[in-house]
Amino acid sequence: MRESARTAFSLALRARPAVLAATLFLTVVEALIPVAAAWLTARLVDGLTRGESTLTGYASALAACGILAALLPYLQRLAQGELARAVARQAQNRLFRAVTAQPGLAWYENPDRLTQLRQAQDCGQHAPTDLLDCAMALVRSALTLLGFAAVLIGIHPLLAVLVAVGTVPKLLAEIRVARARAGAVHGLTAHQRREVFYMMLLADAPGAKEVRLFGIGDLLRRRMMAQRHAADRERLRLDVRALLLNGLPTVITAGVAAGGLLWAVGRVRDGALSVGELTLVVTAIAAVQSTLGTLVGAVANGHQHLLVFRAYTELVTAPPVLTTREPARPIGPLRGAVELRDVWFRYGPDHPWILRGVNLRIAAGESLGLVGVNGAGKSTLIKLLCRFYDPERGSVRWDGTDLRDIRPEALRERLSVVYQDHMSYEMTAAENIGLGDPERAHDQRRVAEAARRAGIHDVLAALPAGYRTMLSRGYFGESGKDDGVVLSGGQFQRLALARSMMREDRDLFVLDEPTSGLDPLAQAEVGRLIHHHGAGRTRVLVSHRLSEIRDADRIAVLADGRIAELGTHEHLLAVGGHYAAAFRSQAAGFQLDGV
Ligand SMILES: Nc1ncnc2c1ncn2[C@@H]1O[C@H](COP(=O)(O)OP(=O)(O)OP(=O)(O)O)[C@@H](O)[C@H]1O
Repeated sequence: MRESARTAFSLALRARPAVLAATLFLTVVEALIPVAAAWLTARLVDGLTRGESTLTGYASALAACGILAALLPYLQRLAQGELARAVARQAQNRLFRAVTAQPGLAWYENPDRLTQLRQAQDCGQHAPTDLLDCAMALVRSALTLLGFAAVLIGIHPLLAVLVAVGTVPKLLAEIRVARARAGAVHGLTAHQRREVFYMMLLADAPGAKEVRLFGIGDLLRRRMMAQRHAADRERLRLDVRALLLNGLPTVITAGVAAGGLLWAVGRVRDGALSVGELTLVVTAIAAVQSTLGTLVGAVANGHQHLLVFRAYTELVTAPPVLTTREPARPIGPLRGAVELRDVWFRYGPDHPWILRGVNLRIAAGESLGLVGVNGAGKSTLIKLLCRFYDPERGSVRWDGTDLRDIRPEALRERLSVVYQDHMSYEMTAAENIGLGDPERAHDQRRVAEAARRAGIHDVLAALPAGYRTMLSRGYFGESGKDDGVVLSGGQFQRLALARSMMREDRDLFVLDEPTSGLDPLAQAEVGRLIHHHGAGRTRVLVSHRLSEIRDADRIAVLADGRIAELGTHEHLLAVGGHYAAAFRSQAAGFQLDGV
């Protein structure tokens, strides 16, 4: 809790200190106005009943209080709005800096953490300012309370004590409600995440085809609404609980107010209080009670915001899931080999082993073909080469250095990879390629050269705005017009290839199914490009098309979590194992077609 409070207030302090100071000042003024107004009213009423003629000063001061009270909300809205926006910006920036600083992928494979992230996104936007509002409300209430408590003590100290004690049950009830609400946020956010998942399927273009073809729109909508209903039921349960917990304390508070009023009326009748003092008592009891109510609400809300904000604090202060042993070792150009030594890997303690003692040496300058049936673990092995995960046993080594001793960012600087599930960014064509090397993305000649190598230059040059064309129908391009274009699957694949070509000077070039979506001619063309472009460079090529693999210096077959076969195409054919069977089966298919 203390850590959450520190994080929240430091965000608010750093965002806009001047605006924060102005907000504090306005809060103090706002707190003192009601006390001043009540005191001036009592003086005015008593002056009028005594028939005094010099009351203009009190009346003018009262009018000034009124004007100030009317203007204050606007001034406060201006200051608080600006402060809230600045704090939300800073909170979002810090949160996503923390998220992108996580070097591994396991971080994303934890539903609780993803729910926490969603919760942190939500509460990061408003919790710091809400907390600040609570703190301001506390200051305001405390000041107003002190003023009116002094009035009540002046009339009868017991009256002040009674009014204050009458509020204690309400404070306790509100804190219990706040705890219950904070405790429910994680569950509610989990429902929301699932609801948003269904919502996106229904609202976004990528899901539109299958949703319509399979006629699953109603099914998905019902599931979306079920999540909504579940969340709303929980909210209703919390509201009912709040009502039940607050019922009796509210009656006690109202009883104390009624008692105080009756007592004051009796004192006026006895001549112990003036009419002006009666108005002061009535105003003071009502004000003390409502201010105590605000104070209680501020304490309870602050407590709730702090509990909810814990998700944000935990995320921004969380250590990386993937750690590098210190002191980290530098990584140089690949001279010897990248090596997997007895690598065992699974995605979690409850998951099956994917790699069971893989030994593989990829020598510098060598091209290695990696094959295996679906699910054999080829992409997993590549993820280990990129150090998105660490092996559970064994090691991956770069020129003999364990990757656990090398900072992931430094390692990735030396890699160029086309993933099987590559991205298509809803940005311009030039940006889609330039992202491969952001520092050189402005170099349009380099971007065009990368596109040329991937065989996509002519397509991009012919787009309505050439390389500046937005590759999306969901956003306007630079022209501000709806002239975006969606490329075909194969064209997007070439674009991913072009992106990797921006990193041509890297040491290790990895291609995971880079031509799966291409037509046969394009496959052959891209295959040639890869061979030509990568000649002499260390390459790993994963493909189910063995004709693409056969020219590799060596071919490794992954089966049952191990390297089952390793050698040249000719050697593996001679061995007559998995590779030979798969190759003959593919070749037979072509022969049957008479090709
Ligand atoms: N993030 C993950 N969490 C849990 N299991 C995973 C994860 N990613 C992959 N797997 C599992 O690991 C196994 C190997 O997957 P991988 O993607 O490495 O296979 P592959 O050889 O590349 O397959 P394909 O030829 O179909 O691309 C599969 O059984 C898959 O279900």
